[in-house]
Parts: sequence; structure tokens; C-alpha cells
Amino acid sequence: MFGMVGSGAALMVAAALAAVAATWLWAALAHLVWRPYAVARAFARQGVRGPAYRLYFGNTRESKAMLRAATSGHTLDRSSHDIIPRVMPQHRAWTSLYGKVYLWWFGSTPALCVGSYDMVKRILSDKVELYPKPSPPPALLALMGMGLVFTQGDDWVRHRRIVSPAFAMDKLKMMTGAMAACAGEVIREWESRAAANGGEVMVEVGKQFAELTADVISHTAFGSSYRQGKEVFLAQRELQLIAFASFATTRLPGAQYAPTKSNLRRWRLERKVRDTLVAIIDERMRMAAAKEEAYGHDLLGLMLEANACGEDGKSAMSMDEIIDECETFFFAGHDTTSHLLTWAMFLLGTHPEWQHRLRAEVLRECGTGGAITGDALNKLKLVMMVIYETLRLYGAVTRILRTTTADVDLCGVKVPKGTLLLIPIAMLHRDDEIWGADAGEFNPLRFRNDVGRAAAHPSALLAFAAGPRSCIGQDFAMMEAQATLALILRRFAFEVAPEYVHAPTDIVTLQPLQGLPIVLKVLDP
Ligand code: HEM
Repeated sequence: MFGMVGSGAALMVAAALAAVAATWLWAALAHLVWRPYAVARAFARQGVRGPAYRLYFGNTRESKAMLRAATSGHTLDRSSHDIIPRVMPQHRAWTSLYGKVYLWWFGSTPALCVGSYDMVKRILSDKVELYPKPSPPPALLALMGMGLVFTQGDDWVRHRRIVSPAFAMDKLKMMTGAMAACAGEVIREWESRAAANGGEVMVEVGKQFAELTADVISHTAFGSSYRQGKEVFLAQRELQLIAFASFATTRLPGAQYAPTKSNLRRWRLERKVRDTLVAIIDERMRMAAAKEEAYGHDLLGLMLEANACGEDGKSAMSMDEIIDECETFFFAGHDTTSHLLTWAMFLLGTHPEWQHRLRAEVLRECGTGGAITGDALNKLKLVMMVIYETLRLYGAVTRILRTTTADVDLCGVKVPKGTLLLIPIAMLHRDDEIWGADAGEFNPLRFRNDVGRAAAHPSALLAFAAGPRSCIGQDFAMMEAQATLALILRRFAFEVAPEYVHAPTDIVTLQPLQGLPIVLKVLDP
């Protein structure tokens, strides 16, 4: 009897293992053989030379050698803004198909790298359903939730409609005070450290800005619950490192469900983020119900308000969806802006002449002390130009991905259904045909006639992407960066510390690998 049960169980286990193995094999075949073959065949029909395997598995000995050469040098000279060999080392081994369209490997997935502005414009401005984003890797999903960045189709339309009012300019202007107050606290701390050290202090600003921007989003998104918001920040920071580690390794399909040490840690952190956000939202709903008044003027309150107004059952977001959105704007809202500030300090620290010009503008428009208003920020034209140039050279998002849901004609190139498209923002931002012969240099003056007229293409600056799925938080980020830089320039002169190693690295977002030590000198009052 027991023998029969035992052999039955063994049979079931064997059948389950066989099913898993068959699924893996099927996925691997589709992924590595059938898809590349189908896409390469479609390109071959357009007269692209070379056999399909060579096109898709273009990793010939020659290109491997180029790849090794491209990745061998690690640090850059601090005056060099050519970050491409570091963040997209494959670029020298790409096989060019049509001018600026390349075959590329995204991990183990073949992709088309679209380096032509005309094609990029078509992709980003066409119907979003035609070029959806590919499914996010689980680690990134754990970091940001299924919020606006990853939702698709009707869900995306519904989410965007509910979240948008929170980012309207008049609402954002009311948040300038909170942004400046958070930055003011950091600056006071730097001042007191400098006072104890003869008026000078060295600060690792990357770390400081990570905390500052987390503070700003905690205050502006969660108002009085900002302390709990900070806990979300700490958990998300660790999740980001786990996400990065998982990109760097090749994983078997389904590996994300195995109870490995890293997965167990990831699940614990995900639970922590969710539980904290549920507590914040529950509290807000309870308070609003008890006082029978609005949900509040922070991002969460404005989103809950818009959600309640449109409540016809179908169009409202569920509790889970609201949590996803909170996770999204919490991560998207602080990490990117923190790196923007860090790179702006790097560029100003290595270009003292620009630092002087900006300081003169800030002192003229905002005075030597007191609060900085939204109206004063509007007058900081030079500060704005430097921020745009920072976004061009060191934008936090170096590339974005789309897929094709039908065969499409992209400016004469027929791209088959199901092709992964990679838009290499960092490369496009250095295209000298569009930006001019000085594309590789720091020259904020190119933005003097507004952002749309800085280059030969009106939407050449892609740091916030473009079209209907462009960044919802760009005004928020610009305002925060302007206010923080203005406050720093007013109180300190600064330079990049000699210890700094120029190693821009893409850990989900572009950041200096070993941080950015800056020497700050307090200015005479
Ligand atoms: C310097 C700062 C920022 C940069 C460089 C940046 C960049 C981007 C880029 C490139 C995209 C498009 C991604 C894609 O198409 O795959 C995007 C989307 C998005 N960003 Fe930002 N972002 C910044 C700040 C912010 C802030 C402050 C928030 C919110 C508080 C935010 C929230 C979002 C959201 C929700 C989306 C998805 C929009 C949609 O698909 O409808 N971002 N961002």
C-alpha cells in the first residue's frame, strides 16, 4: 500500500519536473531561436545582407574583441562626458542595419537599437498601443509596483487620468515651500559642519541628495506621514540594489520564484513597503471620512481626491492600484531627481565660470536670504539652462524600451511585430548631427533660446522621454532641482574633491559609482 503511494508520489513529482523542464525548453527555444530567426528573416526580406544567424547572433569573434576593448577602460577623465563606452559597452560591437539602426542584445534578448531621431519621434508620438513597454523584470516591478511606469492599455489611460491632476502646475507651486524647507535643513547642517571646520567641509553629495529628495517626496507626497515615507525610501534603496544585481546575472525562467536568499530578502522588503503604504493610505481615508473634508493637498491627497471624484466603479483605482502608484512616484520621484542634482553639482564643480554666473543670477533674482518663491524660480534662466545641459549629458534614464505589436513602417524600415526596440537616450544626446560639433561638451548656452530650439530636432532632449507616455513628474523635478541649486549657490562656493573618480554607472538610473565628494566653502554673508 505505502509502496504504491510512494511510487504514485514519485510519478507525480517526475511529471511536474518534466512539465517544468518542457516549459523552460519551450521558452528557451522561442526566445533564443524562433524569435531571432523570425525577426532576422523579416529584415533579410528588406535586403539586409548576411545570413539570419549572422545578423541576429552577430557576436562574431571580431565584435567580441571590440566589446572587450570597449569595456576594458573603467574610469573616465573628469572632463570627458563620453559615458557611452561605460553604460552601453556593446555599442562598438553593434551591427548597423540602416544608418543609425543597430542590432543589439538586451541581456539575452535581441533588440533593435534605434539611434535615429526621426524614428524615435514616430515611436514616442504614435499610438501608445502600437509601441507598448515590454513586461518589466520582476525585480523592477518589486521596486516600483504596477504603477504608471509599467501599466498598459486602458489601465494606463485610467491611471494617468487620476494621477495627472496631482502634477498640475498650480498644485506643484504650492509644494515649492516644502521643497525649499527640506533643502534648507540640509544646508544648515552643512553650514554648521563647515563652521566647526574653518568654513570648509567635504560632503558626499550623492548620498545627501538621495536623502534630501526622499525627504522632499515624503513631505510632498505623504504630508504628515512623511516619517513612514522615509521607511519606504530605505526599503526601496535596498530593493534597487537587488534589482541591479538581478540584471547583471543571467537567470533561468522562473528563478524569481525560488526561495533563494536574495528572493527572500526581496519579498520581505516588498511586504515592508506595502504594509507601510497601506497604513499611510488607511489613515488618510479615515481622517477624510471623520472630518468629512478633502483628502489633503499633497500628492497622495490629490490622487485620492481625483479617484473619489471619478468613482463610477469602473474608472476608479483599487487600493492595490493606489499603493502601486505611491510606490511608483516615490521611487521615480526621488531617485532620478537626486542624480540630476548630483550631476549638476559635478558639472558646476568642474566649471567654476558657470558657477559664478549662476550665483550672480540667484543673488540678483532671489536675494541673499529668505524664502525662495515659485515666481523667483521662474526667473532663473541660467540655472534652467544648466539643468537642461545636465539632463542632456547625464540624464538619469539612459535608455527606454518599447515593443511593436504589429508590423510597422518606421521611416522606410519595416520592423516586424514583436520586435524589442531600444531607444538609447544617452547616445542620442551626443549625436553631433543634431546637437552640433560640440555635442560632447558642456555648453549650457545651447539652451538659451528654449529647450525646443537647442538642437536641429525640436524634441531632441529626451531626458523625460516625449509624447503621451513622457514623464509625469518633469515639472516637479525641475522645480525641486532649481530650488535646491539656488539655495546651495547662495550659501556656498564649491569644487569637486580630488578623491572623486569619474565612473558614471547605470544602476537602473545613471549615477557616479563611488559617489560625488564635493568641497563646500561658506560664502561671506
Ligand atoms: C530628473 C528627474 C526625472 C527624470 C530624468 C525622469 C525620466 C523619465 C522618463 C525617461 C520616463 C519615460 C520612461 C519610459 O518611457 O519608459 C519617465 C516616466 C515617468 N516618470 Fe519620470 N523622471 C524624472 C522625475 C520624475 C518625478 C519627480 C516623478 C514623480 C514624482 C516621475 C514620475 C514618472 C512617472 C509616473 C512616469 C511614467 C509616465 C507614464 O508612463 O505615463 N518622474 N520619467
